[in-house]
Amino acid sequence: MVARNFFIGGNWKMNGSVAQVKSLVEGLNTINVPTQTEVVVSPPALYIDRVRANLKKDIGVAAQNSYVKASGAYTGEISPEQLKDLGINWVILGHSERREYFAESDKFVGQKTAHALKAGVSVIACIGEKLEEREANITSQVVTRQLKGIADEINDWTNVVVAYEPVWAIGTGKVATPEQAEEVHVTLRAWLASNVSQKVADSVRIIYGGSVNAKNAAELGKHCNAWASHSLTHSLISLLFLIATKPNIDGFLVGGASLKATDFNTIVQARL
Ligand SMILES: O=C(CO)COP(=O)(O)O
Repeated sequence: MVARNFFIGGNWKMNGSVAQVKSLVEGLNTINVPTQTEVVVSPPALYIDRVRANLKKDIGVAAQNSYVKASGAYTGEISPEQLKDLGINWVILGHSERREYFAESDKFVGQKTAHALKAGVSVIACIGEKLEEREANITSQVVTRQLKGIADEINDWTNVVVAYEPVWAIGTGKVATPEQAEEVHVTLRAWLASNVSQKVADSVRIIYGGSVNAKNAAELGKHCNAWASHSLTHSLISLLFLIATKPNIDGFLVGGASLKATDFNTIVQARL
């Protein structure tokens, strides 16, 4: 079994101003990144250069999107080659907001993933079902179809982190139960084992996103010792603690809670 380092991503989405970004970066610079945990934040493209220039180097920086060409007449797009030029080594691709509002298909997400990897940019590849798909019991079909869109375009998964983000859990406060998340992660690993390789299934990190917040993480800190002595009722045990201890969940992709350095730090420290 391959040991997989924990991964915590902060997706700032289309939030922030010059002043807010400055203060967030100052806060992030006080974070102690635990060994065996990788931390990457993803500012809007406009601020990415100043974030990379001012952020401590043990926190990575990701773009929120990139295109399938290196350069040319593609107004409004940015290329992974340009990201590399700025020292940006990560990109989030296939986020449900891009799939939904910008009509990005599984194939296009796969092509963008392939191009980013070719340019040397690592990819946080997002997949996840909508509420109506979960209710129709087609979660597995949806997430494996989205994963196949990526698998069809790439050969090497070394620099890919898969983010399972159920759309119904994003920004809604409705976090998936650890069991719901774990079940999907197990499905994804099984699909990778059958359709890519056992090695990739064992080594690729699969993180969870959707209403992960510091409140859960704070409870985690409070109760983890009591957990060890088994003296705690189940309801008191932090959701995040449970998620963090599920064997197939290798970290989190955090939206709203990544905009406050103190909250984000609590989540970064969540793994016991
Ligand atoms: O979409 C997300 C991260 O990419 C999750 O967002 P929230 O944490 O705000 O639910």
